Amino acid sequence: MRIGVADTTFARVNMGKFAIDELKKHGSVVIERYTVPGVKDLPVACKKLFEEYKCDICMALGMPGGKEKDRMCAHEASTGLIQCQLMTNRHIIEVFVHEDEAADDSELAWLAEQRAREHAVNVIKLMRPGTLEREAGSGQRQGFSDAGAARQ
Ligand SMILES: Cc1nc2c(=O)[nH]c(=O)nc-2n(C[C@H](O)[C@H](O)[C@H](O)CO)c1C
Repeated sequence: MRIGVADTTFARVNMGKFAIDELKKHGSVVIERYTVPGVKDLPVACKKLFEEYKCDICMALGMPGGKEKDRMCAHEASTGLIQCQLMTNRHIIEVFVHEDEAADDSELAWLAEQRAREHAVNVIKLMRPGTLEREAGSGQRQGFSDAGAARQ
């Protein structure tokens, strides 16, 4: 399996490094890393990872800032990532951490590492058909605690 890892220099945590470290723990994978300046550069990075680097699935890791204009940029980047998935018929697992999700730098560093690692595990599971089905409806979250299934 070839996994593309696209990440950014804008992020304040080396999210790609943690994703790659986690992916390597879960079986034999070939990893192609492509680092770009910011989140809006991630869609084309993923497209190139699919078309030129022959990846089967990609992770797109980014850390938008906490202001309204950053939220807009993140939304635009997400739209590009969705478009890329539809163009290539391949999954891109978006791993964004908004800077204002964390109370301080140390929580931000923890959250970014944890979310990158947990989504890396999702990538491995997604590539093994039937695996995620076992977790359907279980309220999984990445980073902070799982929400859990709703009780009736
Ligand atoms: C961008 C983003 N991504 C994720 C994610 O990949 N996984 C996750 O569990 N939570 C994410 N969040 C935060 C959620 O929107 C929500 O605020 C928290 O999970 C708290 O319920 C956000 C804001």
